[in-house]
Amino acid sequence: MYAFPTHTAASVTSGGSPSSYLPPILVFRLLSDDWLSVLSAKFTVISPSSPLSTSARAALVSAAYNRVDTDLLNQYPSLRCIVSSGAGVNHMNLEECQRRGVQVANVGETHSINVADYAVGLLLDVMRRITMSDQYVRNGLWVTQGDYPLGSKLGGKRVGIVGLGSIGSAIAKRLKAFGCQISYLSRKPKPNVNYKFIPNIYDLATESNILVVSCSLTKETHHIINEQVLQALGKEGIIINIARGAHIDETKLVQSLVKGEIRGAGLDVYEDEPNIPKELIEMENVVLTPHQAVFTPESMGEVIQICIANFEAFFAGKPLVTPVVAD
Ligand SMILES: O=CC(=O)O
Repeated sequence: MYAFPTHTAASVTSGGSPSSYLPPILVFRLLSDDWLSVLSAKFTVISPSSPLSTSARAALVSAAYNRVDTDLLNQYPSLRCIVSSGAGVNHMNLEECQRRGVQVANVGETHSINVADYAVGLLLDVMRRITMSDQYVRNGLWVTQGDYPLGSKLGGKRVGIVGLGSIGSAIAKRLKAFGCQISYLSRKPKPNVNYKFIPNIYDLATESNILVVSCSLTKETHHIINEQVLQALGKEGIIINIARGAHIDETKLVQSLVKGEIRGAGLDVYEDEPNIPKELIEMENVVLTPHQAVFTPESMGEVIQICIANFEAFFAGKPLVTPVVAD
C-alpha cells in the first residue's frame, strides 16, 4: 500500500560519513500516511521484499496484520528487535522470540484511552440503539412508521470488567462516571481499587448486566466467554468486546443472540477477521465495527514516536522503552 524507498547494500551499510548513517529497519506495515517520512528521517526503511530485508536487525509490525511466528523468524534470521505498533501481543510468538534472543516491544499504554472511549461508545450504542435509530431515520421509517423503540439507561447498571489493566481501568473509570456499579475479574485483586473483585468469570457474569472484555489474549483467556458464561449473564445481558475475537466463543455468542439468551452485543473484534458471521450482520441488537477501537488520527503521532524510541534504544544498546520481551 505504501511505496517503500529502494536501497542498495552500500547505501545501508556505509551511507557515506558515520553521521549520515541511518540504521535499517524492516517495516511490515505502516498504519498512517506520514509514518514513512517520520521513520525515514531516522532510519533506512526497508520493505519485506527487499534483498536487504534478511539482514535487518530491527522490524516494525502491526498487531492486526502481521504474525510473528517461527516462519517469519526463520525468514528474517538477523532480527533482534521487533516493535509492534499495537497493544495486544497475541500475534507474536513471544517464547520463540525469547529463545532466539529477539527483544520485543509494543506501544505500552498508548492505546488505552482510545480503546476505553470506544468501549463506552459501543456500549451506549447497543443500549440506546443509536446506530439502529440512525438507520431508521435515514431509511425514512420515522415518517412512515413513527417512533423507534426506546433503548435502556446505562446509569445504575452492574458492569463486569474482564481484565482490569490500563484499558479496563480506563473503562471502569468512565462507566463509574455514568453511575454504573463496577466489578472486575483479574488474576489478583488490584491494590488501591474500590471496585468489587470477583475471581471467577461465571460469578462475574451472574452478578453483571454487562460484561466488557478488556484482558489480553492468552491460553487462559481464549474463549473465556463461553456458553456457560453467556447463560450466567442471562437474558438482559450485554457483552462488549474491544480486546480480541478469540476471547469469545463466537459460535456460542451467535447462538445465544439468535435464541434471545442474551440481549445484545457490541463487537470491534472477531475470531476470523475480517469475516463476520452473517447472523450477526442481520441482527438489530448488535453493533459491529471493524477492529478500529485503538486508533485515532490524534494517537498516530504518539504511536510512531514510541516505536521510534524503542528502535533508538535498541540501536544504542539500551533497554527498550516499552518492552514485552527484554534482552
Ligand atoms: O487491537 C489492536 C492492538 O492490540 O493494538
